[in-house]
Amino acid sequence: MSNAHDFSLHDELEATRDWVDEPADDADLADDDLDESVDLPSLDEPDPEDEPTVGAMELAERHALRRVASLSTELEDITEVEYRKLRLERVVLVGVWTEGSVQDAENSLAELALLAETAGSEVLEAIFQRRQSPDPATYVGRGKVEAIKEIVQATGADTVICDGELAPGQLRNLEDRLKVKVVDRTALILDIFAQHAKSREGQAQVELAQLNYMKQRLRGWGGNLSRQAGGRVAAGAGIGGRGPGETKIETDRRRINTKIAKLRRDLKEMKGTRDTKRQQRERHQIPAVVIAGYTNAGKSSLLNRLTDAGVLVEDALFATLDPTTRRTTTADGRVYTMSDTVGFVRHLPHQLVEAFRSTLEEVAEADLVLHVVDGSHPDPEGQISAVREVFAEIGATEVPELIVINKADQADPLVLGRLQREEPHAVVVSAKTGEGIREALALVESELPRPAVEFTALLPYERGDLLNKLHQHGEIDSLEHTGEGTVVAGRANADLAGELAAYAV
Ligand SMILES: Nc1nc2c(ncn2[C@@H]2O[C@H](COP(=O)(O)OP(=O)(O)OP(=O)(O)O)[C@@H](O)[C@H]2O)c(=O)[nH]1
Ligand SMILES: [Mg+2]
Repeated sequence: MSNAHDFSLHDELEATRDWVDEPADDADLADDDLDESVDLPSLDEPDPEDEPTVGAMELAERHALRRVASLSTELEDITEVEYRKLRLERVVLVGVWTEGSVQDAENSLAELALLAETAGSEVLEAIFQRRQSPDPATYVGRGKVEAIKEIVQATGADTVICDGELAPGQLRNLEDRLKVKVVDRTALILDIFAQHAKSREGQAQVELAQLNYMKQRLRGWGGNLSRQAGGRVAAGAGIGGRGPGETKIETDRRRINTKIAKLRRDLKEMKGTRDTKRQQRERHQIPAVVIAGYTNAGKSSLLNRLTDAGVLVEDALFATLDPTTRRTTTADGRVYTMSDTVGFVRHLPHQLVEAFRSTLEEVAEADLVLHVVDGSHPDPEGQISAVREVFAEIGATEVPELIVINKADQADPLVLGRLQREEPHAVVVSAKTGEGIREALALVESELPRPAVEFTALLPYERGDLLNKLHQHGEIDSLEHTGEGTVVAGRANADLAGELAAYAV
């Protein structure tokens, strides 16, 4: 994990520690009506990029990418979008610390900083305020808005990112007062997902989540249209489809709803294809192992180690958004699959859990979850519980779980020991050095479901195909070549046992 944040959390902490709770008398703010006209980001069809490409090519491409202002909720004019794109790069982070220790608050902001960097921003400052709860009108206390404005001006920041999900009114009030763009954690994560999604399905899922997020945050247009080219539009002379008395916001909402409906249909179709593939696997009763865990824990690295898969590994959050499934075999030749999944994060926006539900369902249907945790992270336990929260949300709590404590090479041995005590069913590995990988594989193999039916059969030599299947999908306890054929005993799944029945002895 990159620790190269050049902002000084500690200094800021000192500077902000004396901020105290303020009374939340905000009626005047809530009624603030500085609405502006809303333009949607382009709703054009995404260029359907069929299959995800992995490996070096993709890495190179990604590094060449600049961020796009896919979340612009108010500007459509291309020059304005370009402007915004540039401006999202110098940011001030703002958090409200309501519970837990100072360390927790710092970790949360450090993570927000990583997220912001992942999105392509440069973090200038990170500050947080101690409060009982966020201010309903301005998130931080109202008195602190001025202080933040000073920091924004002093640092030359163009964007403020708040560490939480802000109500539409809070966003608007803050923007109006700070005079710079304000983004919340949810929008930031959605934006990162949008930058990283590769497959058609991944892109559609993210777009759906973005539209749902935006739908709640459309700004009705009031008098203040001077910044927009759309003064004409406001006067009702704009691009067609606007009936008398219909406001822009209604048209936008309608466009969003149409688009959402279409995305839902498309996604259903795509899910159908994936279900068919999964059913094929199920019919052959191929055990499925899923690698899940907090973002940047080393899931893709582990999949590479365990299966030589060649999946994109990057020191960035959410490098993987499209699940990669690999077929692999146990030491004794049994076939099973191992899949990578999208990383989890604390307060994963609900829209995203919803959007990725079909992808995450794979976790719920797995035979075994390898829950990877970064042993070198300052708060691995926090990551474990954040991931388990998502497991609960997607109904995956029943799936057997093996904790894989990764990055042993750079973790504190004391922390590794503590984690092993807290999580008895765990294995310590380093996907980087290969340490512990053999033990992890052995554990995985021992945890794979065993075929249900015991059998003993005498297979004639011309049924080499059946013997082959047994090697791949069954478990062979004994095998003896005799004059009449091969005598095998072991276990097989119901299908295969059915085929063997004719030769049972
Ligand atoms: N030192 C060390 N670094 C590791 C280890 N495993 C992974 N990393 C690094 O951690 C970073 C993240 O690894 P990934 O495998 O992409 O992590 P991930 O969990 O798939 O991340 P997302 O897909 O972004 O959620 C990369 O820079 C890896 O090189 C390890 O065992 N030791
Ligand atoms: Mg990954």
